[in-house]
Amino acid sequence: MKRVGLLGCGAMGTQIALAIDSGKIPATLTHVYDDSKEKSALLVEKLINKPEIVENSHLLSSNPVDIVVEAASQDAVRDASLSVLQNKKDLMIMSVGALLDESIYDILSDACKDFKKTIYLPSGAIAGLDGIKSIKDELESLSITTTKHPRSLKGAKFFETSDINLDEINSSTVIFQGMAKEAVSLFPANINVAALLSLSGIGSEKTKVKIIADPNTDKNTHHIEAEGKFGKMTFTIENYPDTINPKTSRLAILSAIETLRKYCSDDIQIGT
Ligand SMILES: NC(=O)C1=CN([C@@H]2O[C@H](COP(=O)(O)OP(=O)(O)OC[C@H]3O[C@@H](n4cnc5c(N)ncnc54)[C@H](OP(=O)(O)O)[C@@H]3O)[C@@H](O)[C@H]2O)C=CC1
Ligand SMILES: O=C([O-])CC(=O)C(=O)O
Repeated sequence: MKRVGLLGCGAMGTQIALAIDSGKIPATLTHVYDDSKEKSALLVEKLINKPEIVENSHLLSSNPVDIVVEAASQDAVRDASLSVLQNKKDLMIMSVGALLDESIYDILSDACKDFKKTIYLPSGAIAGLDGIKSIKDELESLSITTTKHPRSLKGAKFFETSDINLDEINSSTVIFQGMAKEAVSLFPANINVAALLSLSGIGSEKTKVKIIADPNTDKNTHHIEAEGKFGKMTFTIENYPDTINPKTSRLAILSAIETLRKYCSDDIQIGT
């Protein structure tokens, strides 16, 4: 049975832990860490099989786990990822935006090879990455338009320097248009999906991102368009937000659970 260390005990981390505890993921959750001691304690309280709460993120991978699952933040990825690989543990990353910094990507990619370990990036809140990966050499344009309720965009760094007041938006409003690289840095908890698309396709400086705040929607919608010599692909994913964290879609959590289940199972693997 695989042993899992969990970094981040928020909306996603809690659901992953519960999926392990219920047996849906055939694994043992042995260690957890969150910057918020309250959140880690609250999570452990919910579990029948109680993991140990460690004192810092590095202690997750210095313990005998097989994989560390990051469901915390881009800062957590920057801070803890390399030590996970150096400690010869696999790593699953949900805050994928951190990997659009080429120096971080290169260091982690080299570390995977040096320590013979793997980083898993679940498809998260989108679908279609199998197709994008397959046609990437023939891809000429790639874009994602994300529409969320203003409350799902609250707290993003973008608003520190913008005149836009989310509380005053009363109809569908484009609040950002640019490339994925800039988008994930200005909206670190909202648009990690643009990083997944970039890494699967033509890179973060060619992947276009539009973010729309719509007070009349109850969904987190991602519309993806890819065009090139292969033809054209469009995907629209209309996600219900998680009930605890409206920034995060239910699909992102289910995708994390499925990726970890696959990692922990000896099973037939379906899809690209
Ligand atoms: N790849 C994808 O498609 C998607 C990725 N995500 C990303 O997944 C991550 C988890 O999402 P979710 O669970 O909904 O987020 P939450 O905010 O609900 O939970 C994250 C938890 O991690 C804690 N945390 C943040 N930074 C650190 C750190 N450096 N070390 C330890 N703990 C930390 C937070 O504490 P505190 O609250 O005190 O900051 C919080 O308790 C987020 O980064 C989110 O943006 C989400 C949806 C889709
Ligand atoms: O969950 C979503 O819809 C997308 C999201 O927050 C992200 O990519 O960071």
